[in-house]
This record gives sequence, structure tokens and C-alpha cells, in this order.
Amino acid sequence: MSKNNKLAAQKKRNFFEAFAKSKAPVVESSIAKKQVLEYAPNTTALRSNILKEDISNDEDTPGILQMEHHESKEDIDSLGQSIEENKEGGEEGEEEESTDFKLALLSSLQPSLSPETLLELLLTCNGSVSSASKLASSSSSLSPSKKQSTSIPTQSSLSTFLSPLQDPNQPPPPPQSTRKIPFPLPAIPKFKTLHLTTPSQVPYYTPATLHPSFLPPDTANQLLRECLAEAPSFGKYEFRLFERNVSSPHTASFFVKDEEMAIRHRRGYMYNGSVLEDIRTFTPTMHKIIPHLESFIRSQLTSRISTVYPHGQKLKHMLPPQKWHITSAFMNCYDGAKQSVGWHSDQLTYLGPRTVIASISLGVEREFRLRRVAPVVVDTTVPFEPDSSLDGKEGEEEGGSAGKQWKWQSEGQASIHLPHNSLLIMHAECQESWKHSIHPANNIQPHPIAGGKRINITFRCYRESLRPDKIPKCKCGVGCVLKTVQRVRERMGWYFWGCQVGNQWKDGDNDDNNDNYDNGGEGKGKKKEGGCGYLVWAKFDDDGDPIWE
Ligand SMILES: O=C(O)CCC(=O)C(=O)O
Ligand SMILES: [Fe+2]
Repeated sequence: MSKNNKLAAQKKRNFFEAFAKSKAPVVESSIAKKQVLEYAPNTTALRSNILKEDISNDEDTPGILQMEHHESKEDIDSLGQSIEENKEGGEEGEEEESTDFKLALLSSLQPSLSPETLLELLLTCNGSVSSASKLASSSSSLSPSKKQSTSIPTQSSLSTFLSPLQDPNQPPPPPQSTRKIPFPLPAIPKFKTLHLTTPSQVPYYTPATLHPSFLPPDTANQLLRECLAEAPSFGKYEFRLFERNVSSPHTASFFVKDEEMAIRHRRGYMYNGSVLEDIRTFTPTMHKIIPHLESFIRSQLTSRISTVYPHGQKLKHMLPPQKWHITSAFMNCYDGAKQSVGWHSDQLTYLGPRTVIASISLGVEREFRLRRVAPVVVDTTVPFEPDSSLDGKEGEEEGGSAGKQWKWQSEGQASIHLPHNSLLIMHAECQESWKHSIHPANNIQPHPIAGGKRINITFRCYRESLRPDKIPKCKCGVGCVLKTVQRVRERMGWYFWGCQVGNQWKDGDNDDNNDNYDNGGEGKGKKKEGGCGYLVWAKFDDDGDPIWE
């Protein structure tokens, strides 16, 4: 990155940070801080120590969790990651015992377990020795032989620990419904790619769930054929319209449930400063699967709320499960191994906070990656009135109560293979705190119907309360974009409306963590300067509908 670009990026960050720090009520900020500390994974010591462990020595055994280490900066760059190494160190939250100490303690409580297993238990339990010990004691999955072994020769895999070691002559055990999904999720060590090779592993490391063979096979094939018939006329130009103004190497189009909505979309829905013109209506099979998909998602959300989220309650601002419905979908086509999409999170503007996205994959199996970029904050309520005097102000830091920059420790990434006819649910905490990508492949297994193509449909629930005529316009007269604070501790997770123009890309470079798109791949872009700089805090009720002043 050139010096000028670096300065511009720094200036932009300062602007967002100053905005996010401004007008901090001292009393609320301590509450916000507590929330962040409660729900951000506190695994700093664990994480740094774990890097010294040779986790990557695991053998390449199918069906189990595997870790891969990225040796060099080049390796990371080639993956399109934006890991900023100079941001390491510094402020790291609370003091914590070292991993070695915790391992020793856990080992004294569970003397029969191998060091690898103990380490994985600690990871699973976010570094809590007592929880790890309880989990080990309560698990029926440890066969005596495994308990007695001092090391696991082939694979220090969480799944080998947590799944019963199976007699191949016996039927498979029922799904392990009793194993609790941790919240927050454990950190994936920096520079590591954790290959989640079975669907059951996915929710233990990512805010997603994977459901293979979701549709009846004939329906999936029919849907694939319909999508393949649409795909040749998809455009690349649209990526910039949903915050992907890089030559993102795949094609896409936008679908809505009926013509009335298509007309509304063509008129008013803005993506990165433009309206989408190519709006299509759902294909017959999309219509056909929607009732089934909606009821499946609702039941999954209901069960996730009771089993995963704190106090068995839905996250603040999350739509109640029964209200989740499909209004629209992006359909993506990846033609060949090299087509991909870079790191991004999906734009929240019309979806609102804590949105849930249902993603169906068809045709060639490809690798989906997820990486956490900010903690999941449970209560993101903006506790004071939006202050219009902040509008457009390239603010300096304000006063002693101004927030400290959150030193987010870069994490590794999870890799999930999405086969034909799989459903991936990106859950409520996914867009605000994680980024996702489709990784370029070296080679692919051609699909009997799709050849080298992969089709993906991301079904979405647009909110009536966030229609373009309802959301704030900036001083340029354009509808704003909805974003979250990701860098300032006391404002972490708060929402704000901002000018679209400052959100557009041009050729160059970018490293603004507050953006929805990490521009790691080809055709690097840089944020366009200009715009009116409008920023105003966004307030939402418990169910995520906006509260307007
Ligand atoms: O192709 C995929 O699985 C991901 C697509 C995606 O991220 C999107 O449509 O926003
Ligand atoms: Fe996406």
C-alpha cells in the first residue's frame, strides 16, 4: 500500500473511531465494557500459547477436524486475508493464567487424558479449567483405551474426543444433542485454517450451521437446472452494487418474491450508491421450496435460542424466529475453480441488525470460509440520543471518557465445504462479527448437472421497517448504509447510519475494518473520498426494528 493510501485509510479510521468515541456517557460505557468482556472470547493467553503447540502435525484423516498453519505473510495474502500483524500486543484485556498452567491444572483433575485432548477441552471451554474438567467427566465418549493413552498417535481431534469411538458393526450413534455449543465461540488461533470436515463440527467453531442433503434430491436438481438457465445472463458489474466493487471473480443476480417487489427494488434500493436494475422474480422451484425452508429456519432458530444464546433468550435486535420469512435472494454463480468471492460481510441496511441468512449450495462443492473480526456483543443498545452535531464532523477525540481502541487479536479462519444440496445458515451473530468468503480452489470435482459451476442462493429477510423510504438520507440526498462499530471498546457493536458515498470503491487499496468488504483478492479497490460524511447512531427495538426520533 502506498504511503498516501495508508494515510487516507488511517484518516478514515480516525474518523470512524472519533465518531464512535464521541459523546460517551461514563456510566453507560462501563456497562458496555462489561458486556464486551463478558461475551468476547477471553482466550488471549490460550491463543498465544497455542501457537507454540504443533497442532498442525495432525495427520490428514478424513472425517475429523484438521488444522492448517499458514507459514508466511505471502501465504496469508494469497488467501485474501487482511491480518494486520502490527496490531498485535498492547492492551489485551484481563490478566489470565497461562495455558501451560491451565493444562497442568486440568491434567491433575483428569490425569488419564492426553495433553492434546486436554488442550482441545480447554479450547472448547474458552479456557475454563472447571468447565473443561466437567465436560471431560460428563462425556461418555472416552473409551477406556483412549482415557489411558498418554497421547493420540494420529489425530488430536476434537471430534475423536467428542464422538464415541465407533464399532463399525454398530449403527451410528444418535446426534450428540447434549453437547453444548459454546457462546462465545472459541478463538481459532491466528494463521490457522481449521478444516471442519463434518457438519456437526460447524457450530462449535463458527456462527453457522450446515445441513447437508437439505432438499429432496429431485427438487435440488430441478432448482439447479433453473438456476443454471438464469446464470448466463448474470453480470459481474453487480458486485459493486452490493459492496463488492472489486472485480470479484464470479457473477450474480438479485431475486425477489414478486413483480411488485421487483418494481420497488428497481426504484429505491441502493447498493453502494446505485440501484440494482437486474431484479428477477423467484423461479418456480424457489417458490416451491420457500415454505419448507422458512419453517426449517424458524425451528432451527428456536432451538438455537434455547440451547446456545445466553439465558436461553434471543439476541437483542434479532427478529423473533416465527417472523423470519423470505423476501429476496442473491444468486451467485462460480464458473470454474478460480471464481471466488473475497472476505466480506453482507450489507445490513435493509436486513437490519442480527439478520439470519439461509444459503443453499448447488452443483460443484466449494470451500466457504469464516473468520471472526470483532467480538459478539450481546447488548448493542445505543443508550443515548443520536447527536446531530456530530453529522459530518471529522471529529477529534473527545474528553476523558472517550473509548479506547479495541485491540482485536486477529484470529484464524474456519473452512467448510459446501456440497450440492447443502443448506448453510448464517446465524444472527454472523454479519456483525464475522466475515465470510468463497475460497479459490486448485481443482474441483465436476458435477453431473452443473459441470464446473457452483450455484449459491442466499435467501434473505428484508424488513418492511427498513424500506428505502424509511431509512435516513444523508446530506447527499442518498439513503444511508447501516454499519456497526468494530474497533472502539465502549461502543462495540453499536449501529450507525452513514453516507453511501464514503462507502464506494475505486481502484487502489483498502484496510478499513469497518467496511463490509475486505479487498484481499484481485482488482484491489480503495474507498472513494468525498461524500458528506453523515453519521448518526442507529437505534433499534428488541426485535431489531428501527426507532426513529
Ligand atoms: O457463495 C456463497 O456461498 C456466498 C455468497 C455470499 O457471500 C453472498 O451472496 O453474499
Ligand atoms: Fe455474503
